[in-house]
Amino acid sequence: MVLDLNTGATLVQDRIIDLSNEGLKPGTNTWMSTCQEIRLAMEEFGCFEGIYSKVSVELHNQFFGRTEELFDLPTEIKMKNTSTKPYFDYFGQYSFLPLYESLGIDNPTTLESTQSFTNLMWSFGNDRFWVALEECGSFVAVYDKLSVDFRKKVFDALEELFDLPVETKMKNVNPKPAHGYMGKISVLPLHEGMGIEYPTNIEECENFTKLMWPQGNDRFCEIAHTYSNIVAELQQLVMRLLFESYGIEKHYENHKESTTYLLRLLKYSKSQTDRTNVAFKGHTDKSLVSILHSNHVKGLELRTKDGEWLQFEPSPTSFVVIAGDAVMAWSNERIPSCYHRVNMEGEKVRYALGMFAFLNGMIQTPEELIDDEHPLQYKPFDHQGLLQFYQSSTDPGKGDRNIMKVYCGV
Ligand SMILES: O=C(O)CCC(=O)C(=O)O
Ligand SMILES: [Fe+2]
Repeated sequence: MVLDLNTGATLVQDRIIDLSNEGLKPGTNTWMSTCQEIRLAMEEFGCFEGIYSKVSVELHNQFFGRTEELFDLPTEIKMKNTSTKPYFDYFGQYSFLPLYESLGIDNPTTLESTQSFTNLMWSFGNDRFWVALEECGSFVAVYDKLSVDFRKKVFDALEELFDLPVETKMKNVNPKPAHGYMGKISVLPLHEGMGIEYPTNIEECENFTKLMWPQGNDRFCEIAHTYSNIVAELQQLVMRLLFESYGIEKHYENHKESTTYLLRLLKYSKSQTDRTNVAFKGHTDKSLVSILHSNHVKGLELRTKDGEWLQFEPSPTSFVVIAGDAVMAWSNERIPSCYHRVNMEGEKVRYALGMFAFLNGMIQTPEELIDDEHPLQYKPFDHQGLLQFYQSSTDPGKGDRNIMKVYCGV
């Protein structure tokens, strides 16, 4: 059956050629007849549909799964796929072809090319990020899922929130340590913070919003919920890549299921003097990891393992991923928790958002991370128990000590 291609007909039986036939060996009849079929199809239609089972269903599914993830990467990362050759690079975001996007790997049969493409795209799957995390307990993730417009709405919403009367803000109570309103206490006069627990759930955002604006504020609720889900996705991506880099991806789904979040909305007032003011003193977070994002005002400083302070340069697409004490213990001290602080100088108000990830249930170091070089350092521990323990400790230097050793050290 041959159909006229000019009529626009699509499936033509004659153009399906089975190339996965076991008997397809030079010199055989099958070989000879397949030669004929290919020649006919090529001469007549210039194309054919080949059946080829060497790409297993599993490989097919894995590859398409990964491809989806690839195209979900931020545009600025995909744009790193450049080439001097036309059509070998990233092509997309054109107004005249709004539905189309493509990426190119030159020389894809060499492992070197596919590896360098992968490193370019998943730069935080790239070893240097894990080196940064293992060396300093933090890294900066470039993540462009907040549009310019949405990001402006986020920071406007923070301003609106903190402009509410103190009595209203104080309604944000939570029995868990550092989960509710904390305002301008004497030791931290520039700092104010509020918390939304489980902010990826719309109901929790609604409850918080109702508490702050009894007359309603749908816009705030929507912004807090959307922001939380975007950053939760980033946190999950980071953890998944971390699990893969340790070869323990089989534990990832369970881990993800037990992750919960606390969103803290933060304001740092301008300092009253010319001196640099400590707006949040040095500490490690008690979270698993924390993801910090701020407006354009500098202030966050991270301490390296050599004791040097690095000042974080805010940008609309930069998020600081900070390892907390819980991931330090979980990783059997492969990852140190990051000691950080906020210093304010100058005239500007700093707004920031901290997304803190916690785990439900007992946290236990995976067996795979225990060996002769890394004998087990911490007993299984309860995350909320850690917060309670930290809060009730009367040790004045507790912020500078490895509280984990005291709480659950082996
Ligand atoms: O404001 C920041 O960027 C950091 C806040 C912080 O370290 C915290 O809330 O634990
Ligand atoms: Fe912190």
